[in-house]
Amino acid sequence: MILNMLMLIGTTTCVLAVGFLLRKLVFKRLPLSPGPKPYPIIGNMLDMPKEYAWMAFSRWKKLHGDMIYLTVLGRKFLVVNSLETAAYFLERRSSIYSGRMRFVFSGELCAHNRSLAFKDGTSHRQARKFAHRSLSSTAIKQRHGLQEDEAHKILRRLLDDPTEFVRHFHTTAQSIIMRILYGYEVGEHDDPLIQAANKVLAAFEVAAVPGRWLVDAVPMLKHIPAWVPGAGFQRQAKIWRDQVEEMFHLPFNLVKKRVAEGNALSSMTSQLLESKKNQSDEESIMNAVGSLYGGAVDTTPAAMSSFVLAMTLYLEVQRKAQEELDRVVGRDRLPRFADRSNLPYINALVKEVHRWAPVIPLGIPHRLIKEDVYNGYRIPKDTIIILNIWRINRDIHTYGSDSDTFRPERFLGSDPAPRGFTTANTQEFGSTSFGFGRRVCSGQHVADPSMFIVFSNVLATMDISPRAGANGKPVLPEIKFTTGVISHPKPFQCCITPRSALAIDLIRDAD
Ligand code: HEM
Repeated sequence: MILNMLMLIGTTTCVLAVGFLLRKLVFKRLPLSPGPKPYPIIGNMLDMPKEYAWMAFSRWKKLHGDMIYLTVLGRKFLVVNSLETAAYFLERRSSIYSGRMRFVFSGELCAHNRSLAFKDGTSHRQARKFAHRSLSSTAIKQRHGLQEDEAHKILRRLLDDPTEFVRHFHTTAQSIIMRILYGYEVGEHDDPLIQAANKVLAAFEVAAVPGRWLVDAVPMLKHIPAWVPGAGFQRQAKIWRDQVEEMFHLPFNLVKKRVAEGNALSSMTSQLLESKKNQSDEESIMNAVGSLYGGAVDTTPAAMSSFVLAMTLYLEVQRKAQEELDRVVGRDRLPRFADRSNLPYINALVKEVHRWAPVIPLGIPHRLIKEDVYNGYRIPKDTIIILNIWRINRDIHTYGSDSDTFRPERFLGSDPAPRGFTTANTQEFGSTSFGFGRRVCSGQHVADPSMFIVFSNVLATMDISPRAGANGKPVLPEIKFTTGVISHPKPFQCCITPRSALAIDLIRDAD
């Protein structure tokens, strides 16, 4: 009996081992997907675009197709240029395509891995659960009042100082997110919490530059003590780590104190603290909430600036949007969220801003945590997946041959874009600008309503137009965006003026 059992176990182990080896062998023989030819050791380092990589990857699509494989110094990358493939990886196979890259310097040494955008596995799931509880499409409705309030404030700022519209969009995004996360009302100038947070974000831009920190390539170096000559990176990391700690702790401790005193305004932090099951949840709540500030403050303003750019260039779109607002809302009050379902053109305009000017054109890279095969190509474990959102949003098969044009009408009528292959997220927002799958943007239901309420209030009360040149003719701004993870329109000039005396009264009364 025992002998039979042993034989059975032995045979099963052998069969499994042979199966495993065969699979490995077959896997190794499968081709990698096409891409530029790599050099020995450095791989495609010289091919990697230094800027506007989304455009280069789009050009490469003609040569190599929807999946482009690259290596740089042993690191493996797969650029995805089609919605269908992206959705397959990030939605259907999200359990293995949702890892993140390891960032030793910014993540581990500077403490940015407190943020949910850096986390993997259980701690990522828990942080997302916290975020979902307060920022889901249903939960966020509780915060619509404060978003309307902030939209009114920006009207007053635009009225007083229209040329500074980009700065006003940043102030609005900061105010909305601080009120949602901490119930904290930001001061008009030099707010200490905003200053602390902005210091961290500015440092992050440097800390996270790929290839800048040797310790990212040689992780062992992270154990070198700061006093060792040549370990200047450790001293820099300590300064930045202290700032990150301050950014997470300061507002959190403020709310904790107010909750204990019974005078906290309702916020994500206060709600989570009040419902926490045990003490150990506190650190997780602080990390989950703190990471959302960084996700919010530069993204939504970029989308809002793109809106102003589009309105300056496409005056006919602006006219139609204002006509809808005048007809549905009237000119004697400001638009509210309650009007949203009756404003199809404004909703289409919001979608078109997401599509036309994706704020994160290459998304945030994902890491494949287990080898995979797709369409006959092998994809090795730890390949970094780069989603070319910009290209997918301009696909003529999905959006029609005029996909470079800003045209909200594509989202109206009986056959609204996106056509052909769609996902739940592309249907809700019109494009893939918030990413998808397990790592879809945690703040999408904060950003999208903020955009709706700001765009509709601005259009109801202001005209946006090109500035006049020396000869009196309108000077159209160029359609140019910054390169980098978050892409903003490059600085441009336009005129933002009140539509009428009544509009000025409405703005002054509302604020
Ligand atoms: C127009 C505005 C915004 C756009 C276009 C945008 C877009 C994105 C994209 C493309 C990703 C990457 C998704 C992926 O990895 O597949 C992302 C992730 C993320 N976003 Fe946003 N975002 C916006 C606003 C916000 C706001 C307002 C918040 C916070 C309230 C936020 C918080 C986050 C966080 C925490 C992540 C990381 C999610 C994770 O790793 O699980 N975002 N966003």
